[in-house]
Amino acid sequence: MSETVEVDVVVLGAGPGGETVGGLLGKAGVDVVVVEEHLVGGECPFYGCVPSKLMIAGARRAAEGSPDWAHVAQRIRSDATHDWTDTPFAERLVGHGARLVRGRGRIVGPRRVAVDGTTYVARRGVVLNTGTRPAVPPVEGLAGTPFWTNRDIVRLTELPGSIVVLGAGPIGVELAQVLARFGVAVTLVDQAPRLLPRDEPEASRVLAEALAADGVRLVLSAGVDRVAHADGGFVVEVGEETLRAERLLVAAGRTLQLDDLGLEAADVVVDGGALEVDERMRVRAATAGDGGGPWLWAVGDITGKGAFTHVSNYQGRVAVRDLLGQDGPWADYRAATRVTYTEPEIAVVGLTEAQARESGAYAMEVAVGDLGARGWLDETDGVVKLVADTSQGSGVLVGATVAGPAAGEVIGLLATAVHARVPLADLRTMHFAYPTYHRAIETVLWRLPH
Ligand SMILES: Cc1cc2nc3c(=O)[nH]c(=O)nc-3n(C[C@H](O)[C@H](O)[C@H](O)COP(=O)(O)OP(=O)(O)OC[C@H]3O[C@@H](n4cnc5c(N)ncnc54)[C@H](O)[C@@H]3O)c2cc1C
Ligand SMILES: NC(=O)c1ccc[n+]([C@@H]2O[C@H](COP(=O)([O-])OP(=O)(O)OC[C@H]3O[C@@H](n4cnc5c(N)ncnc54)[C@H](O)[C@@H]3O)[C@@H](O)[C@H]2O)c1
Repeated sequence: MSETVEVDVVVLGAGPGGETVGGLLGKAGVDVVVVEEHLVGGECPFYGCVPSKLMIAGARRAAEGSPDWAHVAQRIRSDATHDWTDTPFAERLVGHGARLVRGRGRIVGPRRVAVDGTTYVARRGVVLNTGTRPAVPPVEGLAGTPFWTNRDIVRLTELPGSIVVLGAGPIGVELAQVLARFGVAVTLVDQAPRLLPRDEPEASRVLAEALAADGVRLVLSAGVDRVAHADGGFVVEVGEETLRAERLLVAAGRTLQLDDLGLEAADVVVDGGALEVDERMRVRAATAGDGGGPWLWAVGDITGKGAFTHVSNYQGRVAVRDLLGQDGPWADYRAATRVTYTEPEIAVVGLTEAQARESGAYAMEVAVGDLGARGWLDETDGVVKLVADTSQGSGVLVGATVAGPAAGEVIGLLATAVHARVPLADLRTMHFAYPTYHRAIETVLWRLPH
């Protein structure tokens, strides 16, 4: 017989956002249960950001002539993932006052989550943070082969001689560069005509040159038609070409883990895409019908607002404010940032030129420049691109991209400008130390109409 337990809040999935919600609510004295079926912390610390950035740090040393994959593998296993166990994460969560329930959760009605034989009834509400898993594209032959995803590559103790990387999004480009720098023969394939197709084309060009210099072979504008595995190797057919490699890494996007969650039991209609949420992270499609008000929140990758750890954490804090009855501030993505940690880094805040044009809402101006004196000194190629809305006053930035060394740090200045709507006239009259990378922004600011 199933047991029923009343609590204030149930958090379903403990990725970065779920952990944030559980921890903050626990500290606030709320009776919160966090349900996790695998590892507290989710994809980022165990299979995503942290191991991939450890590989990138190792690849930097490899580029300087001291490749040591064993050291990278050991840091991932011992220091970062504790052999893929989550004790420190779980202890921190419980230390904050949350209750951790291990197992797979399912929604069995509004405010109701079942885990094994127990149904938790959440007086205030349920917060979903179920995240994603690697997508497997519908390519003929692929499903039956022993292809790798990010979840396999982070566990490697020995590298293959050759690999085809399918997908040139952030995962594909970061890992392609890492593997090439450790001496693996890498072919990077994407159906899109350029790397990082969501980002500015100027950034894609700089990155393509850098990857080519690292020895990565690029096969773009080419969907994979067929995959086969025989005699210890992969055969990947891409248009007219037949690629052969020891291994295949699939980095072709993510599948949202909204299937088999029981949302239909609570009349929440999901159309295969992300869960639509309002600025308080309430799921728009969820109506309890019991007069008890909103009952379902969602944070993280499943909301489609940017599949990044910092977005998931940010949304977690927003949802907590709403659950605690506070009056905001609510979610605002105008100045959301993202960084792809290749060398050069590709950093973006706000809108790209294409997104600003699509929105049609701006008197838009765009300016582009290189890395200026510092780029010349370091013999480094790169780009700064600014997207401005000039409909009022001297105008404000609504987006920017920086490709170059430390671009992830340089973008901080531009993120402040977008976030705080700093007038272009004020930005132009700042001091920019010579010869820094961020000084390149000054030249591009003067290229905007003034
Ligand atoms: C290789 C790689 C590199 C990345 N690098 C970066 C980076 O540098 N910077 C960055 O910001 N982002 C990066 N990301 C993205 C980042 O990992 C995610 O955006 C981040 O983990 C946030 O995800 P989330 O909060 O939606 O949940 P996730 O991290 O996906 O976690 C969801 C959790 O829910 C659990 N769960 C799911 N369903 C159930 C259920 N029914 N019952 C119980 N538990 C359930 C899962 O077990 C999991 O632990 C990277 C991702 C990958 C794959
Ligand atoms: N540094 C970071 O912050 C970082 C790093 C890695 C991942 N992430 C997050 O994880 C998300 C997922 O990353 P991703 O790189 O897997 O996904 P993605 O969706 O960004 O890129 C997938 C790529 O695969 C290509 N593709 C898909 N099917 C294909 C096919 N059949 N043939 C050829 N190409 C195909 C697509 O054109 C696309 O360019 C990212 O969008 C990002 O939000 C962030």
